[in-house]
Amino acid sequence: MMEKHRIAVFGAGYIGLVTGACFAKLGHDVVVRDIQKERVEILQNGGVPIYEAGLAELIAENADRLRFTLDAEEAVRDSDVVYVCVDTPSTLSGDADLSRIWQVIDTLGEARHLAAVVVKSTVPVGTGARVRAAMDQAGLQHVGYASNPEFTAEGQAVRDFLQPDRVVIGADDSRTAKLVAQLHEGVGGPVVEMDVPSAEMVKLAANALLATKISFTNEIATVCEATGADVEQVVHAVGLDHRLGPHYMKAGVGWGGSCFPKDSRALRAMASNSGYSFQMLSSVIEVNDLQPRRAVQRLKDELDGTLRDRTIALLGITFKPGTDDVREAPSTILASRLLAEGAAVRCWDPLARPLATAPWSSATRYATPLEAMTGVDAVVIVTDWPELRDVDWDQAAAVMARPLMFDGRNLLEPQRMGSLGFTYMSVGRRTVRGA
Ligand SMILES: NC(=O)c1ccc[n+]([C@@H]2O[C@H](COP(=O)([O-])OP(=O)(O)OC[C@H]3O[C@@H](n4cnc5c(N)ncnc54)[C@H](O)[C@@H]3O)[C@@H](O)[C@H]2O)c1
Ligand SMILES: O=c1ccn([C@@H]2O[C@H](COP(=O)(O)OP(=O)(O)O[C@H]3O[C@H](CO)[C@@H](O)[C@H](O)[C@H]3O)[C@@H](O)[C@H]2O)c(=O)[nH]1
Repeated sequence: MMEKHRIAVFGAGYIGLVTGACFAKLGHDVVVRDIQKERVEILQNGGVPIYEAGLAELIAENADRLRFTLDAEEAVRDSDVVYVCVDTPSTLSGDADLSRIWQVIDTLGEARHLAAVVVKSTVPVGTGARVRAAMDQAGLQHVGYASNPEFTAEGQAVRDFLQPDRVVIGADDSRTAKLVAQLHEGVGGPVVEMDVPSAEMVKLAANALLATKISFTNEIATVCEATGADVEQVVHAVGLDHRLGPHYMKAGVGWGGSCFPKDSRALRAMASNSGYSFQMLSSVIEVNDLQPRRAVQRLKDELDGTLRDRTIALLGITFKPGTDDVREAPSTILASRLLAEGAAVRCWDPLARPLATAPWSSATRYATPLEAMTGVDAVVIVTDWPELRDVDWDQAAAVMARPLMFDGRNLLEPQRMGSLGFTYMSVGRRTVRGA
């Protein structure tokens, strides 16, 4: 029979809420603690402050085993396991900012009754050892420590949590490893146990390799553009090699989000701090920085060498479809660059939360793609929202001042767009010029 635990989850963000709701679904009693009053109040009143597919339903269905609080002491007092799911953003040096992790460790106080503290946040290798030492010093020697990195992708996080490719558990002692494995009873996917530093490294290595695959594809796309090959045809056939696979080889205006950018910087910084220059990762990051800039340059070339007083519509703000998250989205670089070149920027997105900060404070947002495109000099597909396939592109060509498109996700079919009169540019494919 499944052993039920009382889990305190610290952090009610994308990861903490999914973790808390999924553990409640698995039968554990969960309290989620956050420091943001407004966020906790929304949750206490039955709302969900972020969008994640299936999350609101999961929280509602498991409400009797899931509560929310601002009170750290209360959360720890009533629990036997603490899960740390706080944010670990980039500092100005590119290192991961661990201040929130330390805030949580500090709030543990004298919680000797705890069986384990588990860090799910993405952290540099060596963090666990430092936390362990701090816990020992605080008299928590008998409380276990584990690293249990998270591999869910936004938009499908609930599914990924419940049916993961693997559950990685890094622990220094078998009792703690066994406990964390027990918490996951009912979750599909293999449990892989290892030491704490290796578990921390798995997370950083996996994200770096995924980002590398995308940047590699984007490099191939640039060479395709220069030589007349078509990256979509190339990648399709390359991906049929079972040793390579088709995943994370979609060319585009670059990878963004809350993880790849900050985690690749953190891994590079971590290597640099030990005196090693991770040159390949630096190139992966640089290629990604160039992608949206190249798109702006290609638009500029097409618009007679200037973007001044041109109006450009950006379709998609979020870093990928299926999420409301705009953290480090390529759209932000595109909008900023276009504004800097003197263009007026309009935008559309079905899910992105309203943004009051730059560059979005200077961009007018429209309710539909067609409204956003009316009267513009060019349109850019930034996020591959599926509904963009169903836009009436014939009508769009008619309402735009010039039917010029940069498809930054290779979402549409070049010949068709050409036949509708568009000058259609995309990533790693030939430009088609409509009549
Ligand atoms: N977002 C993802 O898809 C994803 C996937 C895998 C791993 N991760 C990692 O998980 C961690 C969390 O990411 P996220 O996207 O959920 O971040 P987030 O910013 O959405 O959520 C973090 C939450 O922690 C809260 N918080 C900060 N300090 C706190 C404290 N002392 N006590 C309680 N709550 C506190 C914040 O208020 C915020 O609500 C990061 O390390 C991230 O790298 C994220
Ligand atoms: O072939 C591809 C695949 C993705 N992307 C872009 O890459 C970014 C990240 O996409 P995705 O991996 O789907 O989103 P995340 O939610 O950021 O998930 C990543 O980051 C998480 C946080 O660490 C990890 O847990 C996940 O395993 C990892 O996929 C987005 O901008 C995508 O548009 C591409 O350009 N081409």
